Amino acid sequence: MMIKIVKGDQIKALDRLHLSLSGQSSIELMERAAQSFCDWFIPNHAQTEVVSIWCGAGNNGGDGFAIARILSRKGFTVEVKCCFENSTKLSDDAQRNFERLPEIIRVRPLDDHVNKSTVLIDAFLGVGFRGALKESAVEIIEKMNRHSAKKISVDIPSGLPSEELPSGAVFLADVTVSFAQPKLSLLLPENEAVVGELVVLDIGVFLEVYEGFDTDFYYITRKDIPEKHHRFGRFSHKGDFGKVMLMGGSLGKMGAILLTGKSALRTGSGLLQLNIDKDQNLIAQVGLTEAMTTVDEKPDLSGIDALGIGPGWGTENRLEKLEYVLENFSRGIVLDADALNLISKNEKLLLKLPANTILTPHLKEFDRLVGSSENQLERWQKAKELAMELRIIIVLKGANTLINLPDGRQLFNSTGNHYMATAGSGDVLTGMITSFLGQGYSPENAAICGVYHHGLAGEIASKSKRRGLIAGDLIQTIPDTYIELGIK
Ligand SMILES: NC(=O)C1=CN([C@@H]2O[C@H](COP(=O)(O)OP(=O)(O)OC[C@H]3O[C@@H](n4cnc5c(N)ncnc54)[C@H](O)[C@@H]3O)[C@@H](O)[C@H]2O)[C@H](O)CC1
Ligand SMILES: [K+]
Repeated sequence: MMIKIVKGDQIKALDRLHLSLSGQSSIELMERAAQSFCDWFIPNHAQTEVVSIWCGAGNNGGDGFAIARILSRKGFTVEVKCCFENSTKLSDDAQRNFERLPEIIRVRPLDDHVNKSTVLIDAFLGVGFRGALKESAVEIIEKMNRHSAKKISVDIPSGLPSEELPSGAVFLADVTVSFAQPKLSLLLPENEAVVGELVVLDIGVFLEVYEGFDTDFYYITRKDIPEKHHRFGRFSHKGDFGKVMLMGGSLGKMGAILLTGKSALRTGSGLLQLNIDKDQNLIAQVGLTEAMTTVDEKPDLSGIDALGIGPGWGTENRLEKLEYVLENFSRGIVLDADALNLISKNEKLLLKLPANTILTPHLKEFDRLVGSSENQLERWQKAKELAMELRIIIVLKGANTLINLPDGRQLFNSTGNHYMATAGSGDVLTGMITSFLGQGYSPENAAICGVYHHGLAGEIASKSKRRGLIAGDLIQTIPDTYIELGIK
């Protein structure tokens, strides 16, 4: 069961349902949220830091008071800034956590100045923010933004609506730590400068409670992955791991298809055939010893379990071959890069795509396919409609890659980071998804596992490589993703 991305105004109802099912009280849920925040915060910050927590009058502020108490008890120097008038009535749970603040914490009223801090925590407005910001709230947000401290938002940056772009003043976070599920607006690339790095923390909300909420947006997390993997046994042989054919590469771009090929092998493919241009055969054979090569214009597709087409292929003189493949193979196809560019130039090919074909465009390739969009929300909508209309899977690549399924569901990935924005990263993904298809995974599961493991490989590899990460590092790290998830 996958986490759904419910709307900001549904979260109260979601909480209520969780509380009635779990028997937990609302203050316990708030404590769990605050504790999760601190469990993330403490290992990432030294106890010498001075933390200033700006708290509103609602439950977002309540989280802030609870965080203040926990951090103070852990040895941090904490100051609380009240972002409300003395006469304001706090929400019940905020009031209780306000009263539980230890005496050592300095509590500053609205009109008081704040001491210099090294970390500023924004617990002013959460998902309860509605309509246009009051003038006093604009002032508070601007004051917070002027601080030179590292800025961390609790649940959502103050002033940012849950599903859209900000319409006025908004807190500019370096990191946003969101509870239970990312709010949709946190996933919009247009909000990157507002949200900063995104961290989503499990606060123990029962997965069952999401069932009753109507949304097509889902969030893929670690819990979802192991059950999607096939188990292989003692008597499995290389045929069981699938025979994959990859078509791509051209003069000067053989690296792309070699990356895809290596990636498929590291993902677990048993047999790999590269279908390449005759004059590039030597490069392919030397570049990837484990692969067989063929150079036919109309290759023998019998016995092939999955086909990946496009990396480094070029679009010159490829149309006939792509048509041939689409007409003669329907077991499992991934189309990437130049295969997508060919379709953009020859739209009638769209109608020839076998059901469940997987397309892996990045934003520019997607725009070339369907025309440009005003913003990301419009692009997500177009991707959903196209996937439903053609009964295909569209993997829209980017930070939080979005998998659009033929039934209208849209799944956001939770792994990966900006270090993966490097040449050949997409070629690696194509190899991974094609490999899973070849191993007999359903197209949906192949896309999910491919995207999740690809991002996880990026996370693991970037721990030591940072901005020096290259696509080959991702490939080398694929086996570590299985170890990390405990998959044999
Ligand atoms: N399951 C969870 O995710 C949990 C989340 N928690 C936290 O609770 C907040 C939501 O709390 P809520 O009380 O509903 O609302 P807020 O605190 O976000 O906001 C209310 C606060 O904001 C003021 N306000 C509203 N609109 C405006 C405006 N236009 N201008 C100025 N001020 C405005 C309003 O007056 C109130 O004072 C969620 O984000 C999480 O942080 C729970 O702790 C646990 C479960
Ligand atoms: K906030």
